[in-house]
Amino acid sequence: MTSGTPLNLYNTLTRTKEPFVPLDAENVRMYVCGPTVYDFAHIGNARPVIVFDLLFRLLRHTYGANHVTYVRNITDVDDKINARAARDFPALPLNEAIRRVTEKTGQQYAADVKALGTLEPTYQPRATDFVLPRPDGKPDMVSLIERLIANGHAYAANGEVLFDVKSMPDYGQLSGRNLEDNLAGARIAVDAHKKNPADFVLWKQSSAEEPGWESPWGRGRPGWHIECSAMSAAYLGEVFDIHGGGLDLIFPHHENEIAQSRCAHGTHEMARVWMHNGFLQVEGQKMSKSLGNFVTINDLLETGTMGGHAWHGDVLRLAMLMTHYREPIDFSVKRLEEAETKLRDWQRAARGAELANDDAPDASVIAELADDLNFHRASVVLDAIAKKANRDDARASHCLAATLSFLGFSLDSLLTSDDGWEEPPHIATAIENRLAALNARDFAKADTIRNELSEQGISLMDYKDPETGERKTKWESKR
Ligand SMILES: Nc1ncnc2c1ncn2[C@@H]1O[C@H](COP(=O)(O)OP(=O)(O)OP(=O)(O)O)[C@@H](O)[C@H]1O
Ligand SMILES: [Zn+2]
Repeated sequence: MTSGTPLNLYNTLTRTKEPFVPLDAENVRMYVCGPTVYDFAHIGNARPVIVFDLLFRLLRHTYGANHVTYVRNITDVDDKINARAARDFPALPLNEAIRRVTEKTGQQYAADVKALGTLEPTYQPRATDFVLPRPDGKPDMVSLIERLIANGHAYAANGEVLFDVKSMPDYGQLSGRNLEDNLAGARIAVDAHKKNPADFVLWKQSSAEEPGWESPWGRGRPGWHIECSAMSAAYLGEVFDIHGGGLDLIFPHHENEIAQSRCAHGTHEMARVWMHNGFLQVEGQKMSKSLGNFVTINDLLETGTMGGHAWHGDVLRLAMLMTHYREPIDFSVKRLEEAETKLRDWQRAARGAELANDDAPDASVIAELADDLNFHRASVVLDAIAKKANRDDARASHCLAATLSFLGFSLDSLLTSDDGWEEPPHIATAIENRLAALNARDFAKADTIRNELSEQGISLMDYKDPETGERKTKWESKR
């Protein structure tokens, strides 16, 4: 069942790269914090989606496709959503307006991430389905909060329920912040009802105009962190293997998830391995909605916002993976162009291979990815396989196709005219003319044609057809 390549993953909690040992190899469990659905996702938001999709694929390869459970939630209750609903649908009752915003944004998100070559997670729960106790008895936010109060880890004050950080002696392990650091930055005056300025909200009151649920603490709505504690427990249990998200989530979101889950369940850990992707940046700054320096996934897929034309989702995927997931990325047109050239070369080299469902990806590529998702080194291996394939090695071509497909790339997205590319007819004609010249032993003419193409960035490779012995020529664009 397992492929045998041991995985090593960097764990934010221990700040080291460690061998990955699942709690249960029959069911490897991963949770990744998903989007808040109030607006188009930007390409910074696409980074964790792509990075953890690659990890999902690697886990499925290693432990078997039916032995991995991947949960990515959808945050559909948030004050940013309320504000957007009121702005976009002022004539509708708020609840109806919110439903419109989250439905539309959720559908857009699903379409965007599909275009990036990602597999659907096993479950994509919505926060609003986990606020109140459920008929199926799965963990929910209100029950978790009640348990935290009963255990002495939370208290009600001023219509809110707050987590009591002092009740957890090792609070702050993930981010390395101790309570004193947090206290120093807090604004005491605003938070007079808190026992401790670092205490965070589990539940807050809703006004008549705000979305709310009837709870033991009156009509209100949950804080952000508690939703992930509820949904991860609902699908993955009290302790699971991997929890992921972007760097910005380490504090306070993940720190607080850990506090809630551990204190509610009485466990000494929530997830074994905590993984965080680096930021996608624009001129050295994190791409973010609040800074206004963002480009949406949809802009890139469908408009000429960057570079004057639309880009295939495969190109965005490769552009994202070319840099190690923990490093920052400066996103640029140049990066997209490099990714496009590279992927097109791989697709050309893999052309013609016919894949069966169980075709295995290349073992060396897997080994590189198993080392904390080292995609860069995996891509060097792919280049070498492509080179072999270009020497008319059908096995290499087949292996390349199987590996590209495992990595989530289509095999022909850049080779069809629909996708904005087709073999320029003049190349085919030039190659024909050159072969004719060679067969007529007119080597001067053949060389002239080769040089002309070379000036256009096209290099030629001659080979003998293994069956007929006939002279043939392949080409590739030079990097
Ligand atoms: N610039 C970025 N680079 C990498 N990951 C990011 C970036 N911005 C957000 N993320 C990640 O995207 C995921 C979805 O986050 P969320 O929907 O909360 O984004 P957001 O908070 O709306 O974005 P923003 O920071 O622009 O307001 C999270 O895992 C977050 O860490
Ligand atoms: Zn979360």
